[in-house]
Amino acid sequence: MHLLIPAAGTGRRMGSHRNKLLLQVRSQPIIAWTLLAAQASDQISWIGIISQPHDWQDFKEIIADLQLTKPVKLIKGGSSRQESVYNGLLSLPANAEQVLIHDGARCLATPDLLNRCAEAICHCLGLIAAVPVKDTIKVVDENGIIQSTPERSQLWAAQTPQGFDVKLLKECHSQGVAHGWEVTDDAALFEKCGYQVQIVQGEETNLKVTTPQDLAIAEFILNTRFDQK
Ligand SMILES: Nc1ccn([C@@H]2O[C@H](COP(=O)(O)OP(=O)(O)OP(=O)(O)O)[C@@H](O)[C@H]2O)c(=O)n1
Ligand SMILES: C[C@](O)(CO)[C@H](O)COP(=O)(O)O
Repeated sequence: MHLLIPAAGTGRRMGSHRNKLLLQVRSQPIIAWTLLAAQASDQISWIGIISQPHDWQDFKEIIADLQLTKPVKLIKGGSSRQESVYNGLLSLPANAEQVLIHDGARCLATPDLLNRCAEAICHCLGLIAAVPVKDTIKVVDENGIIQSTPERSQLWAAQTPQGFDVKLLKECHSQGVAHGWEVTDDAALFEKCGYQVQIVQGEETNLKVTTPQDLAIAEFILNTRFDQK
């Protein structure tokens, strides 16, 4: 299975002056934890890291330190996650028929989750890891007034990995460019094009490290995970 890792962000919400994936959690860069999970997944055979050229030297050093045994390609990122993923799709090896897309910022995903998504994409055209929402969600207008309360039992929080048929997802990204669609995950493009997306049970600990508070939570989860071993 081919894996694309969007890792070309700027970490605005983290307040970092550099790519937040270079920040350390439990003495390793965030991106290193994501790569270690990909290395440990017996389903992942190829890794594409979508990143900005100014980070390539740092990423090359991290990759060398991890001594990964799987092929790793650095792919130029874009100005949005959506554009970065499209660049990644266009840079896949010609033999890639399915792909998993997994945020570099989701460094706590386990090899088991990667494996389950890789196995599930062989039986559908599109999927996402997701977990049921625990909070009651409100739709709120620009004045801060609640407009509606969706039925919680139908609400899931999308995570990554997200998996897709490569040919179809390329078409959906092309449609997205043509129509000016701006989406925050790739499943939304699939949905807009009328394709079904299957839910795969995600992990409560599959946090997207976005804010400084998330760094502390990620450190706690990793310490709990590894100190127990
Ligand atoms: N132009 C971009 C923007 C984001 N990402 C990646 O998409 C994932 C999810 O994005 P997010 O958590 O929002 O990262 P940032 O965009 O860096 O964060 P912020 O929005 O706070 O700037 C991250 O692994 C990030 O590196 C990317 O590859 N290319
Ligand atoms: C793809 C994603 O992780 C699913 O929850 C999320 O949409 C990424 O959002 P971001 O603003 O690019 O971090």
